[in-house]
Amino acid sequence: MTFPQIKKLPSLKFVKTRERSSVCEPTPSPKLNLLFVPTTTSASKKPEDSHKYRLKFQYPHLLFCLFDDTNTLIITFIATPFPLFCFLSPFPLSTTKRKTKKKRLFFQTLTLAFFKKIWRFPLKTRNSQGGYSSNIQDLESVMSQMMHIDNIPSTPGKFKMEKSPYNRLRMHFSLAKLTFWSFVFLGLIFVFFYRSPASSSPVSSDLSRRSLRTSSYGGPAWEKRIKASAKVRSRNGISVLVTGAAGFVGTHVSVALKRRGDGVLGLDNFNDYYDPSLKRARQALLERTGVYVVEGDINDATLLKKLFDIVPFTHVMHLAAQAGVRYAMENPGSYVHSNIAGLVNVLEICKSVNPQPAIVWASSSSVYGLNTKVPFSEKDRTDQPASLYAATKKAGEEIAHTYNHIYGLSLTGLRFFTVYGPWGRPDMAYFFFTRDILKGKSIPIFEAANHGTVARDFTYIDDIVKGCLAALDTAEKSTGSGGKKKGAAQLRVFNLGNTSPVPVSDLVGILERLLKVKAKRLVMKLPRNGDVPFTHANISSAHKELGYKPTTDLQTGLKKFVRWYLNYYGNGKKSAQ
Ligand SMILES: O=C(O)[C@H]1O[C@H](OP(=O)(O)OP(=O)(O)OC[C@H]2O[C@@H](n3ccc(=O)[nH]c3=O)[C@H](O)[C@@H]2O)[C@H](O)[C@@H](O)[C@H]1O
Repeated sequence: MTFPQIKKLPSLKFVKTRERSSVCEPTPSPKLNLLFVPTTTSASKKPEDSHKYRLKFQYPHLLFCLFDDTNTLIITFIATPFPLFCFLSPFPLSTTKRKTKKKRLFFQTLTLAFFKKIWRFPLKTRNSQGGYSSNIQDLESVMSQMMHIDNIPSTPGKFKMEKSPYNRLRMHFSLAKLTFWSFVFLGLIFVFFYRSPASSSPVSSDLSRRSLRTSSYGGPAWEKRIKASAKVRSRNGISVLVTGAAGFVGTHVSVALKRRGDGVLGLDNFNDYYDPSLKRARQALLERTGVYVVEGDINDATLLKKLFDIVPFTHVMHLAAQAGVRYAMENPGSYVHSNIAGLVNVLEICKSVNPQPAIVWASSSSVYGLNTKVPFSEKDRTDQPASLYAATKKAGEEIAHTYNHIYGLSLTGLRFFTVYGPWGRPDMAYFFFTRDILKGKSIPIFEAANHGTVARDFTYIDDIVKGCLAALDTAEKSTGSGGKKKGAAQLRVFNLGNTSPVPVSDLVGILERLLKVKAKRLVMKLPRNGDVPFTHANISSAHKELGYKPTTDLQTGLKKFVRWYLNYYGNGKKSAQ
């Protein structure tokens, strides 16, 4: 029997041994050796096969070997993805049945897909040049090579280990390593097959991609942290549950509340809509301020109920949401999941606890949609949303009305106008324009029909924070208890904008001056992606009821943002994703 394909392989080596014995020749190589013996049948048909073959296998981490007291190999199986599946599945490697082979091939394909999808730790292989490489192509090639081996009837043989204490030590070390990685691998298989969502709908797969997981929670230490974080430290202070606390607005609001002595507990699912490391950095900032952020999803009713069991929050600042206008075309399900289902879940809990908290939550300027009457007033029509994002925020406002009407929940919706500033969102134009200008990449600047200007009422984060705190401070108590309304409750909605729209091209001009880099402008027609040509807030209602008065113009605000950006990303050495 010859193994022409295998001989050519860069990562597998076949070594012919001289005699048909169960003992391998000692080798100075630290690699694990797998003895490969052709079956008697094939050996008798082809006499040259009566030799033994020693396969130097290049994935030692993934090889299982079991030895008896005399160091004789008694069981071996290869824990590379394909054979491991053969081992786990009822489809043995040596089968000759076509049907079984087909099934095994299916397992192999699945395994490869699995590796491509969730392989996280480095797979180190020694390549033909003797160097180390680590990539999935290597794995793929080895797996395809193993299909050739698969066609050869075989049984594992026995071999004796080299007796040198040095080699034995190295072998034990390798065994420990491979056992560890093999367990990790088995664990990953379990997670992949038993914990992944059953449905293959685009919505569920998108949600799993964004890892909307709920971490485990509970225990006295966990509860202690929550209580400490939510403890009110000032006279007349409030205790606030801030959802989306590791988000842009959530971080700033949580810090401001904590600094003035309120009790604050954060909740965030740390999804990967944008770079989660930025959210983790915000979390670290919050922890330094004394705000604990529970990792969990607003759709997790059990978790929310538990949080209210531990702390009877007087207020909820509900900022967790799927943001972004254009991304709604890419992942519509995430908007329904967070902005509608998530909101309803939060309100369900709030209505059922006793006492009910007052709720302030984030709506959006996008609800004005195709409205052309400027500046946008809360009394203007909001029934022409231009994006699914806007539609879910508008739906949120109607849902708020329902919970206020039926259960007596005190609800205040805040329509934020394109909020920007330090610790901002990398998906927003001012943020990625900064990154791309620094990188020398061109930036797309949208223009309206007939070369019309696209403008936004850009609002600085500190002004928004003041508006949020004022909304919390002026919120009246909810009136219901035990899930029943006891009287009319407050229901409000406010614009929080800057009242001075700025064309996007001007924003780019400011960034160019601050960064001292000329932008490569790529002016293009506003795509039909949910964007509206302009926004402009009328804030008279917020001014009257909340004392809201924005004080930061775009030039000043962007200056603070750029300073933060350069500091955070190391003067452009490390750049935003
Ligand atoms: O107020 C809101 O309710 C929303 O504000 C924000 O949406 P927007 O106002 O659309 O902000 P943002 O994406 O920064 O685009 C800014 C400008 O750049 C233009 N723009 C954008 C991208 C691009 O490539 N080119 C471009 O010209 C674009 O046409 C626009 O004119 C929040 O993301 C959203 O979550 C929501 O809170």
